[in-house]
Amino acid sequence: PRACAIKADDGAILRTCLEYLQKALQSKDVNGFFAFPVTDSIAPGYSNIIHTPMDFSTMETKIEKNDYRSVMEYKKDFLLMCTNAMTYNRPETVYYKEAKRLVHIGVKQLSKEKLLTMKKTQS
Ligand SMILES: COc1ccc(Br)cc1-c1nc(N)nc2[nH]cnc12
Repeated sequence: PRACAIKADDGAILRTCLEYLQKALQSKDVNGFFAFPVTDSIAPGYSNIIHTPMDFSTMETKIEKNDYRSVMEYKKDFLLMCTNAMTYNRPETVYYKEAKRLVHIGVKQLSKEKLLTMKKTQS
């Protein structure tokens, strides 16, 4: 029988959305503090305090490997990355402040209505 005519979505639509979001959010990390994993040499004792590290490069790999099943899953990793920085670092540090700023940008960018528009334009 003819191949079914329903829209085959091999995850390409979600991946396109996530790549767009990642670019938009990572461009705000001007110092690159969140571009790669925090090491114990950069931040002494980090791995004793932060048990679930996250950074943009790890998220990028997960996007390319189709590890994310939804935008909400991606948003969870993004917020984890920011809250890790706000857990390990004191409020007066640049890392804490940058993380806090990213949270506000991310929450706006990943808001329900924004995602709805993206969903409409993508499908
Ligand atoms: C990859 O991390 C860094 C890279 C370069 C430099 Br300078 C600092 C960090 C960094 N340092 C600390 N204390 N907390 C963080 N949270 C996210 N980034 C960091």
